[in-house]
Amino acid sequence: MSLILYSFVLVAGTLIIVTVFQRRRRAAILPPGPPGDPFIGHLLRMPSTDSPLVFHRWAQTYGPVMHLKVLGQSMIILDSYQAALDLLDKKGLIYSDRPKFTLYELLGWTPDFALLPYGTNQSIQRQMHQSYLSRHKIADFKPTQTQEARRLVQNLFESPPEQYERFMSRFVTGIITQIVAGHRITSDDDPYLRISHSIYETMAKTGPPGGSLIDFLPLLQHFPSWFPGAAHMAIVKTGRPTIRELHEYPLRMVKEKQAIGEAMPSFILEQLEKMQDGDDEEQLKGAATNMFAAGELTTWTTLTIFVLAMALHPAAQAKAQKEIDSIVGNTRLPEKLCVGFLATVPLGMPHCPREDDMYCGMFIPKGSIVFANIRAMGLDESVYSDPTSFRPERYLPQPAGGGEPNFSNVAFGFGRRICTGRYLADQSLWIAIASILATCTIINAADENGNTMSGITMNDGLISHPSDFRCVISPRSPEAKALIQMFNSS
Ligand code: HEM
Repeated sequence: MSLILYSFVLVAGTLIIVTVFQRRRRAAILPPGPPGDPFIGHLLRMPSTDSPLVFHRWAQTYGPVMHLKVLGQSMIILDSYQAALDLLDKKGLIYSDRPKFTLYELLGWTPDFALLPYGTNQSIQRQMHQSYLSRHKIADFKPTQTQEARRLVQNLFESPPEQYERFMSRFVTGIITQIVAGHRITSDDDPYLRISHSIYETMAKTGPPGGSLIDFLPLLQHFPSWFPGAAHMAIVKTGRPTIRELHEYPLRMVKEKQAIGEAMPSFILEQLEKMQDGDDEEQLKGAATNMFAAGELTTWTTLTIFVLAMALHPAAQAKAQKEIDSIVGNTRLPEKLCVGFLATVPLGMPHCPREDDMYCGMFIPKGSIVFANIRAMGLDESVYSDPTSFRPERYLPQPAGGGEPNFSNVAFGFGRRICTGRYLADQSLWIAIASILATCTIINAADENGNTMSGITMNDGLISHPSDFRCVISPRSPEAKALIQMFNSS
């Protein structure tokens, strides 16, 4: 054998051995997980409902870092706060990309930075949010939030129970619309209310990110919606026009007002005024849309959870009202409890490692879809005593309370992709909750068969919303009612 041929065989042989060895090594040390099927992996075992709770149950057997595989795509489920912190936060340089979610792109959520990989456009948009929604800057929004909260309470007093959720949603949309576009909602047929309602309907049908077969087999987008696995294409057809409208309408309206000198201060106006030749307007559209898309449903859902929790736990309601009445110590307990009680974004927004990584001897492949199971973190018995019981005082410092960690640290996600609207959401919720507690009594309501609610059930989705909402809200006293009327008429 010539020397050249000999060398070639040697190199090729070594490469094959190394590749086989590496594959075996990786397969051997991937994080544990339930057994899958050949070729399709866990496709048929993926939970169709309650995924965060099913994953949490699996984690009791397989541990806080689990590996699943669907059609060749690795998924990592982080069930503990420590694992999420170690990877998504401390190794932020590696874990700050987003996976590609074909369904969300087809729906028209581009170029929104919440879905973009870590990089230039993502950081331009994130920077726009951070400067406008900073802890310091949000003080400017208090008057708007207070005005909307008073309007909310009056609407709750005057409307039948089946309208409560609609008015709570309007409270949130009213705030975001003023902040993003300087527009105040004054009528029920406002375009922003129509757009946000239509988007909610779409998002309620899409399921969590990675919940669609189209994400794993993008080829399915070219098939009709009746084709097995392509059902979501029907939602794309109906939902996409309004999602695109949300990208165009606010900017167009602000520009029209700006041209005639009537634009009110807003996020869009400030960015337009800062814009220089060569700046890409698409980035502004993405950032503005993200405030609506990421801020409305999350804050609204958290508020509905709070109201239901108060209806279900009258003793906690009375205690919180007493604290609000006295205001001594200015505790912000009610807001903490509603952000922490049930996770609004139960599986967070998935992260994606941009390179292979090792964690506690386990191999995390580059490109995996990494979910932080936020819902599970609130159920961790090593952190929270009797985690499923409703005990808001658990978050208070000892000895008055349980001294347990404040869940809102987790509810807003991790690392370099942590929620940019967390201070705004916190402040909107605090103002709404304090206003409701100070002026309203919330009681559990019976259905047509006389049954009252016994707990809160959440539906599935990127944002999980209560599936049943029943309660009756009335003024705590004639004085409270008069006070709200007086504020709103002045
Ligand atoms: C109670 C209300 C809210 C909750 C529970 C919440 C929760 C979350 C969570 C869990 C994430 C994923 C973070 C991660 O990837 O680790 C997130 C991301 C995000 N949130 Fe929120 N959020 C809320 C309100 C808001 C508001 C009011 C806004 C803006 C006005 C907002 C804007 C965003 C954006 C833009 C992202 C993506 C950040 C990025 O990818 O870099 N959120 N949020």
